[in-house]
This record gives sequence, structure tokens and C-alpha cells, in this order.
Amino acid sequence: MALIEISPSSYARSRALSPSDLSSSPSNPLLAFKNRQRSVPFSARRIPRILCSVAPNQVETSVLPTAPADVESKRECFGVFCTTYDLKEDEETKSWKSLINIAVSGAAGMISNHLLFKLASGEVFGPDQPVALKLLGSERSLQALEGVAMELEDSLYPLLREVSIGINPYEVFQDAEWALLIGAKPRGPGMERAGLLDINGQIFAEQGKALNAVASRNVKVMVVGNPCNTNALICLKNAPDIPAKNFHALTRLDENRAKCQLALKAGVFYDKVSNMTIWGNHSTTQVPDFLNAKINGMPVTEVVTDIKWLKEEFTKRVQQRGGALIQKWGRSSAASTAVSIVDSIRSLITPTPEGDWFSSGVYTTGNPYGIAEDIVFSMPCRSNGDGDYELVKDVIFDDYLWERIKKTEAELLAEKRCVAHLTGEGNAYCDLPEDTMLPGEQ
Ligand SMILES: NC(=O)C1=CN([C@@H]2O[C@H](COP(=O)(O)OP(=O)(O)OC[C@H]3O[C@@H](n4cnc5c(N)ncnc54)[C@H](OP(=O)(O)O)[C@@H]3O)[C@@H](O)[C@H]2O)C=CC1
Ligand SMILES: O=C([O-])CC(=O)C(=O)O
Repeated sequence: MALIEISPSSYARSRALSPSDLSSSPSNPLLAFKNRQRSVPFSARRIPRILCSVAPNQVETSVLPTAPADVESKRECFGVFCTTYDLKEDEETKSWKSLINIAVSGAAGMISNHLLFKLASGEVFGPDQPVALKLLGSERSLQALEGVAMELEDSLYPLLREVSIGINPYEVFQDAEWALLIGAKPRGPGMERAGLLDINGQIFAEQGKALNAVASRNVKVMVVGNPCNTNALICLKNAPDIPAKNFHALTRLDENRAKCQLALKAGVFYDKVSNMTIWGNHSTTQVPDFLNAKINGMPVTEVVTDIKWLKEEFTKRVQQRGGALIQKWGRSSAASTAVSIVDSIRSLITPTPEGDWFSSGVYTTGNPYGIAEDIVFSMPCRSNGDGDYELVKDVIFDDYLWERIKKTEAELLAEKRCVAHLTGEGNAYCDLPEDTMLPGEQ
């Protein structure tokens, strides 16, 4: 498999180049340029670069991942910036942190099209954090992925030091410190939920294995592709050398949606809504918790006294917001999902404000609430900003809340039985509740 490097134009700024440098040799302008650069006595700092693991016209016939031993590491130059070469010393970068590797799957999809530019801009990890983006696609999406990489080039992000694209997770996840797993097959017409769980489960089993083999031992994994809770469970079960605590299923979009609906009802700006927990599955059984949430620091139920609205209207609106949006847009939430991925990462890398918390789908083993162990369940978390989190202990339950938590728990336990063949727990047995729906399926 060939690795191709595509040059990011962003570097031209920090190198003493002119466009004519790029066409100095009719036969091989890129090589000519490269050789010339080598003779320039710049300091030894790598340029940002874009790597592609398959040439566009040399796509391999199989997209099945290959174990590391089988990976051919040969690299072929593609563009003017194809080789590592020196950059002039740059004052701005002296205070930068060391580069972090961020892997993104489904990188040619709608959500990624918003997210990647946020990651590259510094909006997520900060203005002093250079990033390497490692984009996972498939044969299907490889050409589109090159288009994404070209747009990243053209955006001239100073913090974007490296972009690589590939279709083999064993290559793309190499040394990943963050893995944002977005790619998943959408549920098509007539497809059973069990079928979706199986198809996507296989993707996440494979990606879990790849992370286990080649990612950083402390990689933080954010599973977005649906059904994200069970996909996250499958992924973590296939990555036994990575702490289970490092795996998240994205329920932050649901938290954000719930905050918005409460703010609307209370007539306040949404930054006044805090302590918003989404319990359970990223599905229509999810439980937006108005019992523990606050508006202007007061319990929601003291501000919004219409309890019937909270129990019936609010809960349903949050659970079905994804579907309502699809009806308007004709496709599922992409921009707001990307924003919520940013929020969830930032919640892990910045200290949680005093007294507040955030929701994330995390591994239940050891949870203090009595929720079934060994599933991925959205719960309230706090972080001291080191990428890790603790579950919040001081939450209260009433019969209404607990009953709904048990319903979403039952759904996740049923999903887990459906994918037993992918988690190493024997034969799958699928008895999913009939009303099991993704938020977008309403
Ligand atoms: N947790 C949450 O809050 C939310 C989750 N989602 C979920 O995020 C996922 C991505 O959404 P979005 O970016 O809008 O989707 P897109 O359809 O735009 O992109 C999805 C990507 O998934 C990849 N994919 C992997 N396997 C398959 C397959 N078998 N068939 C087709 N595509 C596949 C494709 O990339 P490639 O070919 O490169 O593999 C595709 O580019 C979906 O599962 C969606 O349900 C969406 C909104 C909210
Ligand atoms: O069902 C989908 O793909 C969309 C989804 O998750 C959401 O909008 O919350």
C-alpha cells in the first residue's frame, strides 16, 4: 500500500517560497523543489503534511483492515511538500505544546465536515495545541476524503501540523491520543435494528481491536456513530488494554437539546441552565433529568412549575429532537452534533465549573447509582481537566426518574444481548423492545 503525501499550502507562509518554486522543473517540479529546500539551513522542525494511505487510482480491492504486521510502510511522494524538511525558526510556536494525534473515522461524512475544521482551528484543544489529524475513510469515501484534506490545506490553519488519510484503522489509529469514531452505516429502509447493531458492531469491534493494537495506551475514545452506546461497549470490549473508562458515547447533543428546551420554556438564555443529565441510551428512551437540573442555580421544578409539561412534553421533545430535525432538514443533525463533540471533549480537558456537571455515555461498572454494570450509559460526570472524569454522587431520584432509567437500562441490556458475538460473550440473542428507536428515526 502506497502512502501519498499531499502538500498543505499553509506552510508556504513559513517558508521562503514563491509559487514559481513549485514549477521549477517541468519533469519533476516537486522533487526539484524538495531538493532545493534541503539545502536551506532552517531549524529542524517538521512541516505539516498530508498523507494518504492509498493512491486515488490504486485503491485496493479489499477494505478489510490489516493487522500491523501486514502493513506495508512504504511511502511515495505525491506533492511539493511530500518530504520532511526544515522550517525557519518561528517565535509563535515556541510556547506551543507538543503535537497531539487525533483520529477521526467517517471523516468524509457530514458531521466530520464541521468537526475537522474546529479541531484544526484550535477551538477544541486551544490556541497553543498543534494537532495531527488522522482521517479514516473507506474505499467508498477515499476520493471525498482527499477533497476534505484539500480543504484543510486551503484553510491555512497554523496549528494543523499533519493530516493523514487512510482506510486501514491499524495505520490511521497509530499513536492516536483521541479517537473520534463517527463513521457508521445509517439504518436504511426496512433494516432491522438488530441488523444495524450487527453491521455497525462489526465496524466498532474491528476499530476497537485496531485501537488496542496501535493507539496510545491512554487514548480517549468518543463514539458518535449510532447506536453509539452499544457501539462504544463493543469497541471497549475489543480493546482490553485500554481502560474502559476512556470510552465515551456521545450524549452531549441530547444534553444541549435539553438545555435549549428548558431555556425556551423558562424564558432565559440557555447558559442559565446547568446540571443537566441525560441518563441512558442515545435513543428515544433517553431520560433528560429535570429533577436534578437547575435554572439560574434553582431546581428546574421551582422555575418551571408545569410538571405535566416537564414529564410529557419536555421529555418527548428531547427524545425526538433528532427526528424533528430530520423532518425539516432531510438529514440528521451534523453541525450541532459537531458542536456537541467539541463540548464533550472540552468538558474533559477543562475543569468542570464548581457545582456543575456534564453528561457522557460511560462504562457503568462501579457506578454509585445501582445502574446495571457492564454497559455504556449516559450519566453525570465531572472532570478536573486532565481528560479523565468522575461520576457525580449527589444526585437524587424519584419514582418517575428511576422508572425511566430502568426502561433505558433495559433497552441497553437488550442491545448488549444482541451483540454478544461481538463482545466475546457467546451467542447473540436479540429481543429488542419494539419501540427502540434512534433519535433520528421518529
Ligand atoms: N451520538 C449522536 O449524538 C449522534 C450520532 N449520529 C450518528 O453519527 C454517524 C455519522 O453521521 P453523519 O456524519 O451525519 O453521517 P454521514 O452519512 O454523512 O457519514 C457517515 C460516514 O460513515 C461511514 N460509513 C461507515 N460504514 C458505512 C457503511 N457500511 N455504509 C455507509 N457508510 C458507512 C461513511 O464513511 P466511510 O465510507 O468513509 O466509512 C460515511 O461517510 C451516524 O451513525 C449517525 O447516526 C448523528 C447525529 C448525532
Ligand atoms: O439518528 C440519527 O442518526 C441522528 C441522531 O442520533 C440525533 O439526531 O440525535
